[in-house]
Amino acid sequence: MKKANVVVVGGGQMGRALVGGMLASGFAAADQLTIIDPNPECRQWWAQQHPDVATGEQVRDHAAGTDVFLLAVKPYLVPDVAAGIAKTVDRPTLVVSIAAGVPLKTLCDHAGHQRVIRVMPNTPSLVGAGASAFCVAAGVTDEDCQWIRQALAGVGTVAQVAENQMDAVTGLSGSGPAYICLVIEALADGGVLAGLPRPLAMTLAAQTVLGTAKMVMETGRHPGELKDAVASPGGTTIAALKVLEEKGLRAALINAVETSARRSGELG
Ligand SMILES: NC(=O)C1=CN([C@@H]2O[C@H](COP(=O)(O)OP(=O)(O)OC[C@H]3O[C@@H](n4cnc5c(N)ncnc54)[C@H](OP(=O)(O)O)[C@@H]3O)[C@@H](O)[C@H]2O)C=CC1
Ligand SMILES: O=C(O)[C@@H]1CCC=N1
Repeated sequence: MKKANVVVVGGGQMGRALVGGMLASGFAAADQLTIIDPNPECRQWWAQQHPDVATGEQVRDHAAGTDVFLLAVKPYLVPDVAAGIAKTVDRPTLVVSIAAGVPLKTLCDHAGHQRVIRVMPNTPSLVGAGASAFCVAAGVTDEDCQWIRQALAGVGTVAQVAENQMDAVTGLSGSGPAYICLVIEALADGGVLAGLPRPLAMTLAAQTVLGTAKMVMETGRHPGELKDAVASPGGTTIAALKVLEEKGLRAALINAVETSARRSGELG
């Protein structure tokens, strides 16, 4: 299914990140993609940013010849959208949902078949640095599995997981970019407070996060060990680390992931 025609239902934040990443990676060409979104401003955004990608208001007008329906609407809309597709197509066409919390069973019940994949991607997919996990229903073929792997591998890392791990994935990597943006923003604020101009502070903050993540992944060394290597005895870093421990940074992040995961379960 290398040259699959994909209808993306929902052209908002995550649709933009995934499609932008798929186009940039060369996994999909513009003429294989159609964005369905009833919001005229959203369609205008697509027309301006990706003029070669077709857009439309209704799935039923663009369903013919579709190999994959990629559902990127808010979770509460997913059952209706899946049911609408089931009414429009007369064969079990692959349905991929990226909605937080919506279980495979709900998706299959509304799609009317079991050729369904549930994915949790994240926004850095836009720049080829996403982190995605997926799980599959019983009707998914090896070819479907290979297709989703290649699609997601083109925009970052990908792992197949058991469905009962999807809420945890959502709490960690799905929501994670927001936590890290908060960290970058706060680090830059600290730099400004200490006297740096804002643009330089932002660059130093973002590059420090990027470089540290790269170092963790490329060296394979434990983050604790890499942290120790920064902290000189009696120096600046250990003084700052004491503040972060006193303020509960670790517990705050652990609780954030747990809370997001729990919320994902509630959405379903
Ligand atoms: N944002 C993220 O980081 C991530 C999001 N997700 C999941 O992706 C999904 C989309 O989230 P996100 O992109 O942030 O949301 P957005 O609100 O940015 O995008 C959803 C888009 O769908 C449109 N829409 C509403 N109804 C329909 C319909 N019937 N058919 C087609 N399009 C419709 C919305 O229009 P309007 O604005 O007018 O309602 C909007 O443009 C969610 O299920 C979320 O859980 C998963 C991983 C990460
Ligand atoms: O906030 C949300 O519900 C979505 C799912 C993961 C990231 N954003």
